[in-house]
Amino acid sequence: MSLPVAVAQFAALADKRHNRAAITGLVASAAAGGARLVVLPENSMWSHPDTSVDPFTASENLDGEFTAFLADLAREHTVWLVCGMTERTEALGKVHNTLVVFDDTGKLVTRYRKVHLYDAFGYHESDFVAPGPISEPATFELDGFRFGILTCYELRFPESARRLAVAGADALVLPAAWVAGPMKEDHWITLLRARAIENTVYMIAADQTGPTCIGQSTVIDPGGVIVTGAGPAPGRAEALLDLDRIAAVRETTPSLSQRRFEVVAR
Ligand SMILES: O=C(O)CNC(=O)[C@H](CS)NC(=O)CCC(=O)C(=O)O
Repeated sequence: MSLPVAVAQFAALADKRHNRAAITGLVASAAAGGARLVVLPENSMWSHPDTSVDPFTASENLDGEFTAFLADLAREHTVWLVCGMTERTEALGKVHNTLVVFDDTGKLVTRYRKVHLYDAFGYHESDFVAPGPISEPATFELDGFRFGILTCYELRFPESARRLAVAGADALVLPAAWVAGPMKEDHWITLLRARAIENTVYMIAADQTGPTCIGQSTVIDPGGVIVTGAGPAPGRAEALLDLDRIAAVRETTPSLSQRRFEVVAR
């Protein structure tokens, strides 16, 4: 069984209308190209290259304008969407860095709030983002494939990916805003391939583009083969996921079923 997916990339700004227009164009073209699932970057609703609006003011609830927009888009193009947004929390001044998943009827299937925040490389995401709770592995099912959900910096936490693979994921979706810098493209592709190979899963990673981020949205297959890449500029790339490919890789590389240790929360 096979499933056509697309990764789509652009640079989100503080101007929400700009971001929605970019998303509309990318989803329309991906759907016209036959994609069943379109993965968009982390923080696609709003991003903060300038400090004129603070994240809490920009944030929206899960029944807000942005999710209504995504629901309409999914329904209009009969396509599943995974997208990152800035979600309001109860705690005044703090937001969640949240991924939402819509099915092709516009129903919110699930959401995932980033657990590991990007307090690294001089960034302090936890200054304005509250981490999500440690809960059941975040997954959703589409056309016989089980997808696990991770956000950006969480690519650096192999136990997060492993936990999703153990929960039955065939593929991991990873919306990101991977900040540009020395070695960052190498970290991105190396870690994506490592997570794919060690867990024998597809990695479906959509990243924001420059100047802040690197683009390079990518699909890696369960054997570590780079199936497609979107390069540095705004745009998209498609790939066909194949359950037989996963089974074939797991036949020759049974590391997932041979493991001797469990992943536990700390
Ligand atoms: O702040 C921005 O404008 C864009 N960045 C983001 O939205 C997020 C949270 S700050 N970025 C990451 O998690 C980068 C991870 C990363 O780059 C790594 O792990 O190396």
